[in-house]
Amino acid sequence: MFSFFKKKITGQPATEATGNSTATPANTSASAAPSEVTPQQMPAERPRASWMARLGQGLRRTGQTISTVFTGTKIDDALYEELETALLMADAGVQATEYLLADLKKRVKDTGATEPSAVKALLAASISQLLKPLEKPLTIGAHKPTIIMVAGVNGAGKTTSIGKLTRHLSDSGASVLLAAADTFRAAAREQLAVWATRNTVEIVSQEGGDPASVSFDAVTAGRARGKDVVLVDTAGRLPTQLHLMEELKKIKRVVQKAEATGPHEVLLVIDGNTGQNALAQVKAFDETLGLTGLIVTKLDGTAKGGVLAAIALWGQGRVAAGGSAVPVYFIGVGEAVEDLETFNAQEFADALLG
Ligand SMILES: Nc1nc2c(ncn2[C@@H]2O[C@H](COP(=O)(O)OP(=O)(O)OP(=O)(O)O)[C@@H](O)[C@H]2O)c(=O)[nH]1
Repeated sequence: MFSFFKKKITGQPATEATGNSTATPANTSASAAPSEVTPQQMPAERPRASWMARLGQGLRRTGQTISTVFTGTKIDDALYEELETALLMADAGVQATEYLLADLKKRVKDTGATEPSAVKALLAASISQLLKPLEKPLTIGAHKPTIIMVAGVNGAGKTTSIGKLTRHLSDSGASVLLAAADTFRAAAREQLAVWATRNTVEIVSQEGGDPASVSFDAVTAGRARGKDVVLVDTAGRLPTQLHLMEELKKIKRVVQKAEATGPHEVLLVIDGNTGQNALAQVKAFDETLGLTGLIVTKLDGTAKGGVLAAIALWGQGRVAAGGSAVPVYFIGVGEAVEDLETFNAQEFADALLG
């Protein structure tokens, strides 16, 4: 069993191969990839500092308004009011904003801080602690294949994230099979096929068929071919499109028919730019599918990074109700294949506050 935490994508181009339709092997080297990963097999890591810079740059728009709150000389009501406004503007939402303010005031009292700059550091600690439960590695290997179903609204970055994740997994020595369960949009299938070609992995794809049956075929093929991971890309949909949400449930049910223990991960891809709307998506998709993890994309250049605080607080409620936390397995910080990073609460909090 191995997990994908603090392991990077190299961004090196893979050998070109053809992404075929209907489960034709695109490349045998992918099938021959080892199922266990040793440290020696890990790709050379891009320095984490460069990721941090990227994330910091991206979140600067969120952080600017928060950071200016601490440029004064006094810790007073005005400071807390400004901070409240800044957190709301960053789309932390009312509840998470209230939670953070109360926690911060307690920290200020406990530490006896007297300088606004010290309050900023305490806020970073508070945000980091709130976000900590979102930090968890994506682990594969307990099941072969590990079946990962990926959902989200249109344009959230599902296919791109699957492409990046495929590279991430392949570079770590795992063999991957892609399932193009968006059978309606030719462009979506083509886009996934391009990622399959780039990453030299096999793809199961079918024009105009039933998304659930494509998923079934992919899981069956993945097992027959001894793949480590089957990644199922589903079509984008809004939570209000109830028939399409039902279709997602059907895909999940049919995957379970093909493999009783699956899907092992149900991931939601959310666009970090959509702020509070992303939280609404998390709730709706969780209700429909039972999410096991999130990928938050487009954190390069968003003013709404605060939504992660809202998601973390929602997760606290889920745990309190007897469920498990829904971690952020990865964050997207750009369009390129290497722009996928594991989530780290402390780094995120630091980047957020600049
Ligand atoms: N800046 C930035 N762009 C991203 C990121 N992730 C995805 N994108 C871009 O977002 C756009 C939509 O990405 P897709 O992967 O096609 O989204 P999708 O969810 O598969 O879309 P549908 O198939 O329409 O549902 C593309 O232009 C991507 O390049 C990211 O982390 N940062």
